[in-house]
Amino acid sequence: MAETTAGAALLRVRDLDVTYPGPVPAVRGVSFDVAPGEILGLVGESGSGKSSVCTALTGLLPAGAHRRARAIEFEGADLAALRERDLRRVRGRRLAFVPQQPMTSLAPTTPVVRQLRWYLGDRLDDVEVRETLTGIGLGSVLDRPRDLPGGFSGGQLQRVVIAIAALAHEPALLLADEPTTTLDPTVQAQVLRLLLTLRDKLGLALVYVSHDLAVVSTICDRVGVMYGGRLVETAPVRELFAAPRHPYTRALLAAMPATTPADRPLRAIEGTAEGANLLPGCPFAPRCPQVLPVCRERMPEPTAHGAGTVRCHLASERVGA
Ligand SMILES: Nc1ncnc2c1ncn2[C@@H]1O[C@H](COP(=O)(O)OP(=O)(O)OP(=O)(O)O)[C@@H](O)[C@H]1O
Repeated sequence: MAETTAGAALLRVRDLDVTYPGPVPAVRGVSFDVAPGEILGLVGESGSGKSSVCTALTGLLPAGAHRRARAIEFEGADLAALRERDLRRVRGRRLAFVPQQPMTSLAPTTPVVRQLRWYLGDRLDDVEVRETLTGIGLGSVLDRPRDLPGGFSGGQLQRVVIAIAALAHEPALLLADEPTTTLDPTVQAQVLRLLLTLRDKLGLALVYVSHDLAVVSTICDRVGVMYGGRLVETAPVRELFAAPRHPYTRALLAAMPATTPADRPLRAIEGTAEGANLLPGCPFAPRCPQVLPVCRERMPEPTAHGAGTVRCHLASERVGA
């Protein structure tokens, strides 16, 4: 069913499941597309499965975890059957990954400039490194040739890690897992600007994982909303904000400060997502204000709405009516 973008997809994921040891599935039946140059935001509360989708696509799942999918097509090749090791080989080149914590991907006792040259040196000479980094607002890092990672701020390091991921090879897709979570809003804005610059200059596509709808609204073309391991809605960003279809998306938007008038208190979503991943029906059913008996029994198939899709029995009923 159509979790699709217009035109040929760069990445096409169908029915992705991820499990860790234990009875609770982390990701269930997730399908989506990413078009070349598109920025897809993946949002949802903590534990909804966003990071697991990324790690499953990059071959970075921990030992004991399993990925299964009907298809994971990337640039026309099916990665679904690849072993983790082979998936990691693809990741290094055409599919880049930026983790949440920048410090973990830089060697702490080697100057940042030397690490930049080491990663970028295969493709760019010194003049090109300076030109390229200056072009994306990072030229000043090169003026501190002896400084170790500990001498830079979290925001600077995060931008260095993003630059390495985007420039060391020639990725067509960058997966960024909450790259701004630990940063204050001003620095967060610099990182977001860098991602947009890279998209515009290199034509990169981006999967941007966040629990923050406000951030997603500023940079993404399309948004996928996850709850309880399921992708419950996808839509172009404007459509999602103007006419959210899934009751969980509506609750998420209602809880967002920017959409709540100053004189009205924020509406928290009642209940918790505890146990949602094990439910046979819609994972949001226990918290949904519009729940129907069928919602507790089976997960609806995706239904097309405008340029998006929603997995909600209410939406299926409206379409069927
Ligand atoms: N290494 C792991 N071992 C066991 N379970 C895990 C592991 N990583 C994630 N999980 C479980 O998988 C589910 C999905 O977690 P995941 O981190 O993918 O969600 P998320 O939406 O990215 O959350 P967050 O925003 O907190 O990063 C959760 O129930 C989580 O506890």
